[in-house]
Amino acid sequence: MYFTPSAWRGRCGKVQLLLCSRRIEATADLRWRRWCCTVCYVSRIRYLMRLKEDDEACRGALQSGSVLLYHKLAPLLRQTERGIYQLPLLQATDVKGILGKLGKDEELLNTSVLVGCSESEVAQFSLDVGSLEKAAVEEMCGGVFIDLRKAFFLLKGPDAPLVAKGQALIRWHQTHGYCSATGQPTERNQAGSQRVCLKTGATYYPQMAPVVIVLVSDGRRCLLARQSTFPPGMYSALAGFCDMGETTGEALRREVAEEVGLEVESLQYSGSQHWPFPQSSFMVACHATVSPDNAEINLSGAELEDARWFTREEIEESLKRKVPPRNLMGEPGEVWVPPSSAIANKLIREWANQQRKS
Ligand SMILES: NC(=O)c1ccc[n+]([C@@H]2O[C@H](COP(=O)([O-])OP(=O)(O)OC[C@H]3O[C@@H](n4cnc5c(N)ncnc54)[C@H](O)[C@@H]3O)[C@@H](O)[C@H]2O)c1
Ligand SMILES: [Mg+2]
Repeated sequence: MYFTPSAWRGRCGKVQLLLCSRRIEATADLRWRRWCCTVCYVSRIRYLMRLKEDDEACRGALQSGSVLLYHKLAPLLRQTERGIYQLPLLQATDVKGILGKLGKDEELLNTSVLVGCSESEVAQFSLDVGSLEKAAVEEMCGGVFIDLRKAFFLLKGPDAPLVAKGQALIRWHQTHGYCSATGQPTERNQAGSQRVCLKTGATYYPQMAPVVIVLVSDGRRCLLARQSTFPPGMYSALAGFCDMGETTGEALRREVAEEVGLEVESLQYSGSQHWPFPQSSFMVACHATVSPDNAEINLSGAELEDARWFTREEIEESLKRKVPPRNLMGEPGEVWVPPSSAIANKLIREWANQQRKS
């Protein structure tokens, strides 16, 4: 969307005034609209950059910003009358009110971390209120704190990555209070985008582990596998953590060889995703092909419980199954694949679409 009312209340100053005056006549002009969108995007990014660099500006932004709440890393969700889960963005003043009512110091608000900003450049923060009584906060906010493993899949659209990012940043701060070289305390900046060792000045940044995820095809079928820890019946694309010094292609070739004993011939990049489980990973997703003449699966034994080739028809059936199916005895039922918020789902859909076309 290019011209939401909120976008015109932003901080683009003169540029936005100019855009505003030409808004109506420009609506038919796609190139103009694209340009406007780019200007607003750049303005938002520059604003966020400033908040990361300038503690004073960030503290100011927090006072008029919106806040996502977590309780011991579980995000607060609210359910609409139609049963849809949403992420309530509270105003900083609301959070201060809650802290006041529960007899807590407003200073807790300053432990929020910056996670983004709205189209109208209202800064968005995440705050863990794990020191407050959970039920009391839930009642005051009209929501429920739900474990991220569940919440992530209940949320739709940009809410899911936003809630994952907020949790990942909070978790990183909770576990990086000390310098790993000196053992001395580290101090965060106001945005929460870095921590500095108080003894040496060494700077630490939030970390993610790079992971490759790959959908292997032999041209006619695709390969899905499952670990014993997956829910019954769920199969996914092969995935693995990158080793130090590896390229994406090298990591992907190694993982496929390690896990199913196949040699990848070609690969194609598909997309990427931040994945919060079990901790922050940066997933790089690719399609890969193996020769149909060398497609015999040889499991390494340690990690995977099963790996199988699936036809397009089987994949399309599995994509239709929304809920993990079980038979009457409660045993694992038919095969199903990860939901749309997982990049594995995108890979599988892309493959099925490609097969349908060819
Ligand atoms: N988003 C998706 O669609 C999707 C789908 C499948 C898997 N995943 C994620 O991919 C990740 C990697 O998959 P995997 O478990 O098959 O990896 P893997 O095949 O590399 O095996 C995991 C093992 O790798 C080792 N390891 C090496 N570096 C590690 C690190 N930085 N953190 C943790 N363990 C490390 C550990 O011994 C661990 O037991 C998992 O976190 C999983 O949640 C995401
Ligand atoms: Mg693996």
